[in-house]
Amino acid sequence: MPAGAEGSRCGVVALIGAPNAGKSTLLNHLVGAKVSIVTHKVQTTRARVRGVALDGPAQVIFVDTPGIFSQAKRRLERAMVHAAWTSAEDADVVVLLYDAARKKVDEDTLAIVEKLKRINRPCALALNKIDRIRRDKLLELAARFDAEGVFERIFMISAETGDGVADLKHWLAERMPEGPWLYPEDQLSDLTMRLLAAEVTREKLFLNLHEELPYSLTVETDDWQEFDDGSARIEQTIYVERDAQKRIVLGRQGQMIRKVREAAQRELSEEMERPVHLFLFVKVRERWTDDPERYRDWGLEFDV
Ligand SMILES: Nc1nc2c(ncn2[C@@H]2O[C@H](COP(=O)(O)OP(=O)(O)OP(=O)(O)O)[C@@H](O)[C@H]2O)c(=O)[nH]1
Repeated sequence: MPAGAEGSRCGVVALIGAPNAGKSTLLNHLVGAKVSIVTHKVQTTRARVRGVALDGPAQVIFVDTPGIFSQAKRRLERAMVHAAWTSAEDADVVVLLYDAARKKVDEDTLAIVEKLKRINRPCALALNKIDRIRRDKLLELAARFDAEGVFERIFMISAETGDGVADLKHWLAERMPEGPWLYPEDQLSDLTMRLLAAEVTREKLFLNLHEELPYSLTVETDDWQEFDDGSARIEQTIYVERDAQKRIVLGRQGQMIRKVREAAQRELSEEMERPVHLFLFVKVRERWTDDPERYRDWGLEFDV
């Protein structure tokens, strides 16, 4: 269906939920492409990544929000939480994604439910990870959330296997307001290529570094050149907060950075379907997490 055709629908869905609920995995499944990084660690999503899914006459724009968590102390964390709620208030429909495999409903989730009551947007609940929970427990959980009276529908899904995801997408598509499509048909994400490329490298750092270090670094794409032979040259800087962290990122005789670079370069070449030459630099910038300039590109507001 061409954009603007009669009967077309278009709207925004905010995906919210606690860190690690599976938002990025779900988004990737809905959109059918890897647009948001997925790792086993929490809080990996910082950017307000959008994915665009098509379902019949509808174009559904998904906003994958940073995880909402209550203990937001650092400035960056507060900005992330603020961004998540702003997305929710602006959306046509809000989907709260909940990790059904959790032992019990936590305080953070209850606080999110209370806030949803106040923002007054149409809401759905998606109980995720049903591949990991017994049916009777799942029904109990659904009844527990249903009693809150906030959710128009409760879906049971597995973002990992795709179970139930098409139903959710179809229901959302029907809830989108009538109007022309905002994005060209083949566009999956409005993340700039530079940001997306930085996210790929950050994901590899997450996968290769242990403990808390990945939270103390950020990646920026500084230079991007495309050549006539179809190849691309990308330069990125990894910012860390301390010298000791820089040594860990580099690894003994540069082994760690080499491994990260090779993995990121391979994935970028595959995703962009062209040879990519990736160059990585590591710089120390103390307190970068308190520097608004460092996360301007992520669509976050800093005066919070
Ligand atoms: N078994 C199972 N695992 C899942 C499912 N969905 C997501 N996961 C896993 O849960 C972890 C967290 O998933 P993400 O998609 O990164 O979660 P997120 O909500 O985007 O996390 P943040 O970016 O930290 O807010 C990953 O290890 C996923 O593979 C599911 O349906 N079943």
